[in-house]
Amino acid sequence: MRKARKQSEEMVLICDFMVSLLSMMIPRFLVWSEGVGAENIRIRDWLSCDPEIPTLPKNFYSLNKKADNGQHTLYTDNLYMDFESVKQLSLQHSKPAGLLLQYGTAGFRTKAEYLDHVMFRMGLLAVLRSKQQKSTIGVMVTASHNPEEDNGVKLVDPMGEMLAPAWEEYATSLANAEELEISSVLADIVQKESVDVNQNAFVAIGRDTRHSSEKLAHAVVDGVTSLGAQYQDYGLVTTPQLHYIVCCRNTEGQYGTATVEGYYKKLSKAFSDLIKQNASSGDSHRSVRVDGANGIGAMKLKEMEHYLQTGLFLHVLNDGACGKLNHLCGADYVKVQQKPPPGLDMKPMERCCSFDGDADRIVYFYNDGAGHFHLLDGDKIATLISTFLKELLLKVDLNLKMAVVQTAYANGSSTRYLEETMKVPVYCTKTGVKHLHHKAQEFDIGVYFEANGHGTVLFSKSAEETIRQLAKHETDAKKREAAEMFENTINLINQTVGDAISDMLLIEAILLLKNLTVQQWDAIYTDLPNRQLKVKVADRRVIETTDAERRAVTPPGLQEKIDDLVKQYKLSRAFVRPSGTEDVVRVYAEADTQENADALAHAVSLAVYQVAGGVGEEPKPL
Ligand SMILES: CC(=O)N[C@H]1[C@@H](OP(=O)(O)O)O[C@H](CO)[C@@H](O)[C@@H]1O
Ligand SMILES: [Mg+2]
Repeated sequence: MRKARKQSEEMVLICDFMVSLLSMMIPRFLVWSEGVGAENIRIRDWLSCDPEIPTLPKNFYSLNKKADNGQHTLYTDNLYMDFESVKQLSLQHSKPAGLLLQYGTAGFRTKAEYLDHVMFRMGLLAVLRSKQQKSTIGVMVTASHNPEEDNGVKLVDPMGEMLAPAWEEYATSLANAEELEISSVLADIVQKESVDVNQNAFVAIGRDTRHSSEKLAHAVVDGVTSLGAQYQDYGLVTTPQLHYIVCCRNTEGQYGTATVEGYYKKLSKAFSDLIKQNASSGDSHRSVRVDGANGIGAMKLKEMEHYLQTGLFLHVLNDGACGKLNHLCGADYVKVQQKPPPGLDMKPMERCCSFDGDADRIVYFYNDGAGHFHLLDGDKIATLISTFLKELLLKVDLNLKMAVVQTAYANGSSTRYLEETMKVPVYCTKTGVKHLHHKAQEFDIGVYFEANGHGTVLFSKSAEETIRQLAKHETDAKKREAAEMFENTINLINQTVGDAISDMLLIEAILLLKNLTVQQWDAIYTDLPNRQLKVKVADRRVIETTDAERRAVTPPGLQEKIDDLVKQYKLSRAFVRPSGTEDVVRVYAEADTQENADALAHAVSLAVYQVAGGVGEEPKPL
């Protein structure tokens, strides 16, 4: 015992000497000393096994005093982070043995019962991110379009964007760490990201309407408070509302007031100002039938109606009163099944739309009176919005660079129309809004939409400023009016993330201002018939892709099979990729007729099943 104590004294003295020496030599001492601090956790853990704490040099005294109390403390130069509460509370949020999860396309998603520890740990991570960014960070508890039994969590970065990729990796490490490793994973992040542990942190928390969400949000709160940080629980909010709130908090209100009411007021004012500029003979008393997916969007839209006193009548269905979240309803159901939710009584030519479970996606649809269902998805929305913006650009006579960003799921007709008829450059990125958002930031005006209806428009700071200046100071009345319209449009758009409510209001305003019926909007171009299918395989990671996910590089032989199949049909295209949110491989095919698109999708599914280790029943023809 005596020998061990002596060794520990010597070790700490050596550390102490090195700290003093290196602090003189290394300019970024704080960063380095956090590394030493991380190391100290291990020294302290070892020392704390010894009931008799030795007398130690001054700057380590308090460290060992803490160790005497059994506390987990990370020391930096004069600073420390207390991990004792983390240690205590993590025991109440323990990880199911053997569970491994990954921060995927849109955060963590799985069955709600497996997520308690992940929520606690994302609370911890949000605190570190907040300290590092010196900003409010958001944590949204939702599994979006997934079934009610699932849940998930995504972190929101300071400007309302998705979490930075490097931090996604930390999120995965933290979620998968064993309880005893949590402190060292945190210390590692502090060190790698130069987190100023003495910085205040603030976390904004929101949740969807799932039964499991409230309890899971409490776990996030435990994570946040165990690191001594502050938080505000915004309760039931749509995902885009939380993104908006985070952005408002970090821009000192410049983007808007950081409350749900602030969101309603901002959007309602922009919408009513925009439609007041209606010079066409279009009827301004309009109605839309909204399928709220039995989720948070329906609830929030009803709240918003009170602020939206504009002659837009919203008939909200699937409002959660009796139906189940995302079950036979919602944007994902309508897009993938290519049919309306059962029980939705569509009048001919009536505009209908569906939100998803956390209201960050929207698709429109209608019945043409001859019994045909027509879907207006994210591609049609992107086309409508970019047509409108291009016309505005001409009217204000500004030479701003506009582009549309899509994914491989975009219908081939939409890409062709945008590039060839509208002469707008189109870019393709990997699936997942963060990829589209990132690309769209490269332009003065970046319109991005996933085919499933998730998207928005981004304006560069300088483009926005130029338009706002024109709206104020332009002497030519016509130009100024167009600039005002542009400014109202910018105010109506939630630039932080795709937003079903904001997108719906923008679409309604554009249709009114352009005096377009839903059928005329639909007729801008004709979609190529397409089909999306899912295939179950033992391990979907065997499929690796390239070229914005349009080609499979593994397993060997799969892409060659797909190429051969595609050659057998006209106007055809097909690709496969592992889903980031479900344990499936997704198959997409389009061709000249629906029969051919279905046949191609089925043949490709079979190829996946055979080459990539399909499980369960072989895919059947449609
Ligand atoms: C084909 C498809 O619609 N994929 C969706 C889906 O991702 P997957 O990685 O395909 O599961 O969920 C994502 C999150 O909501 C969304 O961004 C994406 O577009
Ligand atoms: Mg969603």
